[in-house]
Amino acid sequence: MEIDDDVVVTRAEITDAAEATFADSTVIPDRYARPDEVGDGVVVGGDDESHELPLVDMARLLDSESSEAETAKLGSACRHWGFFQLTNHGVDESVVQGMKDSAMQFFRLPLEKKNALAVHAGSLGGFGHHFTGSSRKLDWAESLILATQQNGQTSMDLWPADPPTFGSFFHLNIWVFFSSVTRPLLLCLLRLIRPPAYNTRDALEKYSLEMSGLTRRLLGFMASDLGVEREALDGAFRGKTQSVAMHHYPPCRHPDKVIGITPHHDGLGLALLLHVDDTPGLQVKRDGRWFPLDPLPGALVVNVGDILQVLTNGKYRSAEHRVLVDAERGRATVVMFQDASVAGTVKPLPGLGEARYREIEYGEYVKGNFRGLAEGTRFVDSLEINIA
Ligand SMILES: O=C(O)CCC(=O)C(=O)O
Ligand SMILES: [Fe+2]
Repeated sequence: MEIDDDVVVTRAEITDAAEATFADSTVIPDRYARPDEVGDGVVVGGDDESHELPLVDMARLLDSESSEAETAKLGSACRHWGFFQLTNHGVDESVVQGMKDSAMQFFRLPLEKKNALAVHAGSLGGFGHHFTGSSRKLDWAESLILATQQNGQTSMDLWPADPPTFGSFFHLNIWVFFSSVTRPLLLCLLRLIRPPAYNTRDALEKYSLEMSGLTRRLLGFMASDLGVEREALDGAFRGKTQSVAMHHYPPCRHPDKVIGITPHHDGLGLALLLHVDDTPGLQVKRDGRWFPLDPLPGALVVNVGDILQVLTNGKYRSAEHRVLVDAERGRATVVMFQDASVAGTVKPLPGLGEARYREIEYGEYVKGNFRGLAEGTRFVDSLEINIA
């Protein structure tokens, strides 16, 4: 994911000092301290059920009896929230588990191993953390961002292929004490106690393909809701880049002073988020207030990105969101971003009324979007056409 030199990418390498700060959070260094930002805006909560983010059930979307009603629910979630939790998504359970295991295994690696994939200047991809443009405050998180599909092909070359669960046994060289007969028996026993580790590259490849399939199914129902040609919406996403962001938010003794991820809008088409554990932290902004998302076991979180907002001529909204951290529990997530464009441009699809966004060449959109993120502005707003 290399980008042009004139684009400001606000990601930094995770240093030994950063790791020590995450490990002992009694004192929060200045670079992470942003209590005013944490306290900025009302957080909705309590027993009022109306604060809960919408749920959409894929099984009901697929069932001809309930499909129409559920498609309307999906449409309403995308129009009013830009976020929903997707239940009964149908993604193979073992593939989801493999992805979760791989993410955890990656974050447990020693820093020097993770830093073999460290971000470097001018690149968005790699292992590191974000900092905000003007204040240069760092997020309380470590993240690995890499492309998983490019030009319609999976693109896993950069991924670690071998985090072996049994590595420690081999390193201890205890195997020499067992004969060639007892060795396989012992291995079988170990596998019963602890199943074999997933090969990260393999797990991610399977997960990436499942997410592409799920995106296509969701787009079909979105097209019905919008009343646009299925092929037009699908074609905007087909064969485009898919990238993954794996995030780990360490616990912090002062959760009111640090931010896991700065408030932002996702710049791409669609994002599908998997909670690796059940720690909450994600908050979505609606009507000026923050709504905490309560992760539903087994569900995926889906959100509309800025490009989908433009494609739908503003009918679907891309919502601002942020992550706050927990005092006791760490949190990990895996987010798949699906990119989209129409013949090398970003513009509204036909059939959705008078265009409310001006058309822009895709490369220019990407640059503008990064500039906006670095400056704390929203690039997509600058594309809006004022309709009298
Ligand atoms: O980890 C999360 O809950 C949110 C991550 C996110 O917003 C992003 O990667 O853009
Ligand atoms: Fe995001």
